[in-house]
Amino acid sequence: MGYLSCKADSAIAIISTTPSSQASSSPSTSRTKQEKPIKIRQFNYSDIEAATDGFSDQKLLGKGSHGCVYKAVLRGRHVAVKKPSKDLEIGQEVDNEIEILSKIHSPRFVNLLGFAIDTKDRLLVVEFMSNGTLYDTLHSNSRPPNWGRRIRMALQIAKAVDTLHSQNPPVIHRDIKSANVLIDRNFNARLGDFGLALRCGVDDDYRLKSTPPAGTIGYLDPCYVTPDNLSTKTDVFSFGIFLLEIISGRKAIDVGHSPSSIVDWAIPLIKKGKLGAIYDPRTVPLKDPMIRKQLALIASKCVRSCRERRPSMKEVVDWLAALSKLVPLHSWNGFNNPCMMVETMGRPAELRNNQFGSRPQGDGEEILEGIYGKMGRKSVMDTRRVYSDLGFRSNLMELMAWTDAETDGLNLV
Ligand SMILES: Nc1ncnc2c1ncn2[C@@H]1O[C@H](COP(=O)(O)OP(=O)(O)OP(=O)(O)O)[C@@H](O)[C@H]1O
Repeated sequence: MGYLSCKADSAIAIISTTPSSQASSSPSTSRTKQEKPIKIRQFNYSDIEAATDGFSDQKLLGKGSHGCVYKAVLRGRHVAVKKPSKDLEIGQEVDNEIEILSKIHSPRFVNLLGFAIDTKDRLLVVEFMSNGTLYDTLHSNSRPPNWGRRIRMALQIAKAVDTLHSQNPPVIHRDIKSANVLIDRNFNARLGDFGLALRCGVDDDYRLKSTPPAGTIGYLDPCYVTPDNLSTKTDVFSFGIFLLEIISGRKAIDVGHSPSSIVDWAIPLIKKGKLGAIYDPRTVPLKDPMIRKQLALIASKCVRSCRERRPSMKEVVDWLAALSKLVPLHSWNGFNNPCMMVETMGRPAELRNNQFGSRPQGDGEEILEGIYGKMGRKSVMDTRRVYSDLGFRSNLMELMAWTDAETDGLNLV
């Protein structure tokens, strides 16, 4: 079928449900003993069309900048179907997601189950996550998760990112954010949306060198300004923003607050020792002040302006694992979670057609104005991807310059 390139060393098994596709696409015979084959199924496009009632609004789970996501049942299994918009760049993201996820599988990812193609469209079939995104859970839920749950979710995503970074060569996700963290039926956080992910560390990799910086405003590492600035520490920065979001319940960029950037707001407070001010007031405070401090410190270290001094994701995993042992999990304290979906239904109406807009147009200056609300926009900027050259870098560098000095003197116990 010529859609997935299967290298001899990969362990992919493509199972076809269409008579036309060939079982010969499977290189599973060449896999080594340790590798488990990843079964990627090629679905019949018309079967998916039927299972989504012709991509009807009733089956719509949500919209992102890349297209729409629908709920379906395929072969008795609940799945999410990603239907990208017809845009060349988006089409490349879909191919990329297939390429990355057909080689790595993890219980910490929203895994790829299969795909479908017809003459004009291609669809991705991924695992269905019945409890929505962490973004919705944190920002649209009157009963957000307790501290035990939050730390565990942060740890699960840290492990997911570490799994990517531990590949050979490492994979960099480039779009870590709460909107790309989905919550499964057991309330485990899973990392999704690998459309921007890139393999790095291959010296002669033309693709890596020619791919412009991309990510989401508010989470984007200000050091990442040219293709060769990409490193695993780019993800560490975004993870730090994500952790501040989990701690505070505040959005990465929120033009309704001043300062609107979570880094600009939280780090000076951490610096002054005003930790109580950054913790989400909707949740009963963490009892142990040492744990409060450690958690804030991990986030601060991740967003250091000097990327060499940011921790590795492995270190972050170790620190969060130690903290999570000290904070009891209890049960989810948000059983009326509006993000929870009934298996047979789409998303609650108020969460459909939500805040996710299209990519911002314009140069870095315009985008920067958007970030700081100078244009008076009230739209949520933090979930939008940016592909432009990153003209706002220097401002962010200034904002964060002091973080290095501040976190140098602080040590995790
Ligand atoms: N596997 C899934 N299971 C259940 N719901 C999902 C799944 N994937 C996505 N969704 C829902 O669809 C919405 C849109 O997802 P999508 O990945 O297209 O965009 P996004 O990541 O939120 O934004 P962007 O594309 O701008 O990064 C999500 O907010 C989520 O509510």
